[in-house]
Amino acid sequence: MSFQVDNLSLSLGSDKILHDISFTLERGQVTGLLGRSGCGKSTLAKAMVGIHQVNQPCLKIDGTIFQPRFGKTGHKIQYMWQDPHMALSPFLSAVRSVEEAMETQKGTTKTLRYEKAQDLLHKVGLTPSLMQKRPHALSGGQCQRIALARAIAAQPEFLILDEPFSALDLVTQKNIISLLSNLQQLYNFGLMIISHDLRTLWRLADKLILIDQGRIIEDRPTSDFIHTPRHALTKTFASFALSET
Ligand SMILES: Nc1ncnc2c1ncn2[C@@H]1O[C@H](COP(=O)(O)OP(=O)(O)OP(=O)(O)O)[C@@H](O)[C@H]1O
Repeated sequence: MSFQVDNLSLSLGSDKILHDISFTLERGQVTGLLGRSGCGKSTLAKAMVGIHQVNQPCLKIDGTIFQPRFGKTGHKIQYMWQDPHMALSPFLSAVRSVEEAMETQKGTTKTLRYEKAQDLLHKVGLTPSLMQKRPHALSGGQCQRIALARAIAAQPEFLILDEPFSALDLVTQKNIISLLSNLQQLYNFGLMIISHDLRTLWRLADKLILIDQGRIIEDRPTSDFIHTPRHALTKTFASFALSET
């Protein structure tokens, strides 16, 4: 199964933010989307999930055009917000938040959903006492991990994570990267991870896409992207990542 973005352009107010963006996400693959701050990464993700409306028919699943409606297409495409508090209801405990994402799934019972929610929260490193807390009583990194568990609980076909590691310390970051890799292999969803830090992406991603000023300037397998970069900006990203390892 593939998710194609075909010549997507988008203006917000009077500013054109995205210009003729085309690429494909494949189920079972990890794609890293990177670029400098303000280049349009989050805007692109929000257009892909229907938070920003696109007028042209430029989104396709397996070649069939679809108009995403945020929430309604949630079972197929999950988006994890850059600000984790945006992903979570302030009224629900961590475990209820994850449970809620499974409510429309057939063949589950309340007990099963509760057990699965606890298991997913345990996998993202949340202790039992934190599972009962609501977002206001949790840190940004803890909310980020709950949002990740919630997104995975919805059994998406494609999962888009916007800066999922930004509020995590290095040890938790490393744990979550290996957890994501395991979960992605287990559930076989297509994963797109947005970041401006190539070091967090290159071990996880099968391919990398670089955006600059709302345009794709490189879209290549990770190894080619790092070792034989074509564009000057790709070279800068690659050399910085290589020098830091
Ligand atoms: N709702 C909006 N209305 C108008 N302009 C917007 C809106 N949201 C974002 N922009 C502008 O669109 C451009 C791209 O923003 P976006 O958030 O997509 O960048 P980004 O690459 O995700 O940046 P960062 O890495 O800093 O999160 C920026 O110039 C931003 O000011």
